[in-house]
Amino acid sequence: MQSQNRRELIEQVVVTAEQMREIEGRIFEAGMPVAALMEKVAGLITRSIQGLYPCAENRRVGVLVGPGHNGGDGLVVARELYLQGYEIHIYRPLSKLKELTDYHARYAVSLGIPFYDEIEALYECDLIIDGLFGFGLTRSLSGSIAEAVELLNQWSQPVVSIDLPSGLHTDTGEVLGIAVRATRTLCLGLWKLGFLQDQGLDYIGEAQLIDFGIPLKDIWSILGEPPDLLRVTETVAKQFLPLPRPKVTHKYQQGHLLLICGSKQYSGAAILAGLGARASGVGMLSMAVPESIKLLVVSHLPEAVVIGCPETTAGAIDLRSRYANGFLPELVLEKLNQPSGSDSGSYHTYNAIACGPGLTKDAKDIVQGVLAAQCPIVLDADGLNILAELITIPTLLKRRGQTVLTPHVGEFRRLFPDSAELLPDRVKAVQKASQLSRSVVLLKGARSAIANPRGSVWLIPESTPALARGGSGDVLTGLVGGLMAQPVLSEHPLEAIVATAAWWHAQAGILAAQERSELGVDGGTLAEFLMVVVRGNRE
Ligand SMILES: NC(=O)C1=CN([C@@H]2O[C@H](COP(=O)(O)OP(=O)(O)OC[C@H]3O[C@@H](n4cnc5c(N)ncnc54)[C@H](O)[C@@H]3O)[C@@H](O)[C@H]2O)[C@@H](O)CC1
Ligand SMILES: [K+]
Repeated sequence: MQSQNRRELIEQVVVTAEQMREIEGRIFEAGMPVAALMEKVAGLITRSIQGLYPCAENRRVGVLVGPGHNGGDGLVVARELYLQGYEIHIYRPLSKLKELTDYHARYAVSLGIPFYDEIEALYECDLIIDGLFGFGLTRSLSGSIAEAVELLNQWSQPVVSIDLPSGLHTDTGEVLGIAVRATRTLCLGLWKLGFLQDQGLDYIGEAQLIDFGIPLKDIWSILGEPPDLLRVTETVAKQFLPLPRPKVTHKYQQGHLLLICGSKQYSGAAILAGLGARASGVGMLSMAVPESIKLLVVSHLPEAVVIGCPETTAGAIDLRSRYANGFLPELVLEKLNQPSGSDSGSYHTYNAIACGPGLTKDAKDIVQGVLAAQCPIVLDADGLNILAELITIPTLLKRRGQTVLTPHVGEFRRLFPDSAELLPDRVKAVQKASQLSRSVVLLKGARSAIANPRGSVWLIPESTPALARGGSGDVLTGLVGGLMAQPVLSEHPLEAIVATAAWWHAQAGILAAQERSELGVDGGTLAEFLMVVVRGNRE
């Protein structure tokens, strides 16, 4: 961690409101005057706003001022913009202000800046700055303030929120009654957890961190080192990409993944999972699919060893048939029960198994076989649905190998009905599920969260709605499995590998959407863009 520069480190930190208050408390206790810090922070906000919204095109600016220090920030920004030539109008719904905020209000009045009790007075403004509430919001917006925010949300000018959109819960991103729908939010000092929760995203708009120089020692003393929450930036993810390869190596040293997937009904899922695994660079890919789709899969993935399995009449992998007894266990399951790495570098063992995409719920026996394996496994899609039927937690507690689950929220509810009660706080929910099941759980969403059983959560800060599409998850399963199988990564914690796959997948989606629009990111395209991300990241 120490070798990284400050900006990189700061971008990885995530805090709750309580932690932010404690960090702030240390700074003030050490002697930093509150007013000086507010002046410094608001100066940075002002500069950022001037760059984004120059006076020539945005002369008239409305500032919403609340009673606390978020309002104080708003007033300092208002004063500075006024002195730079902007025309300022202030909406101040509450007259009782914190002391420092009150000083700034009085000075603004003395400059001749107009104050209003009604937000309608700001209707003609070219830009609105929201300094109503920050991380001090403790209860829902109500009464005339809620009405004002409702009106504001119908207007069309850009809105910049200071620290958080007013009305959003700092930790969960929940809308407390109503919240300002910001075009852009300037998050102050450290990323608040609410920025990494799905439910607040529509209100945050474009998010930017304003680093105002919180000393690292104050951060680590409150959060611990390493902290429980980690924002997965490019710098973090790049540490775990299996690049560069050693000059002398052979395919089994680059890992052997067994991917169990597909059915006659969902043959495409098998292909997409295979393409995700291919992109991971795994040395050997074996795929177990129903016999009837074997040739189709081979035609898309000629490098894979494709094992055609006996199947039900509906075309799901079936280990109960007479044909299966001699054939499949020998080819597939026998290898599963050897400890991973027991015969390192040989073709006898799989380093990891990925299981689930397109299986249908009929493929119960093979999922049970996978659960009995000793090597690390990742379960997705029907693998998860079958696991839920087997009763998730007791089933997983019996496992000897490491387990990764990659549910979306619907699958999560089926797998972990108790933890799901914590939703929509996705971070708390995934933390609990991981601890109870002693598995790494990747809860997919607009901001995917990856938890390990010790309580750490890795958060993917950027993604794209282009990935909300059938097939993206299959690509991710293959990618996760392909990375897990690579021995070079085995010294890293499993959650780091899973988070790297999730980051890589999201970045590929972002790049693909930039090039092809949000409508153009089908699973095959996504798999191709995985390579573009890595190519871009090579030194
Ligand atoms: N943490 C830091 O280091 C810094 C924080 N600063 C600013 O300070 C803010 C936090 O300031 P505060 O702790 O004063 O909190 P806020 O300004 O977020 O608001 C708290 C005030 O609002 C009232 N309040 C809470 N919920 C309400 C509701 N629903 N309806 C009406 N009133 C309500 C509270 O009674 C309190 O007076 C940050 O968001 C940031 O903008 C910056 O000034 C400087 C640096
Ligand atoms: K705000």
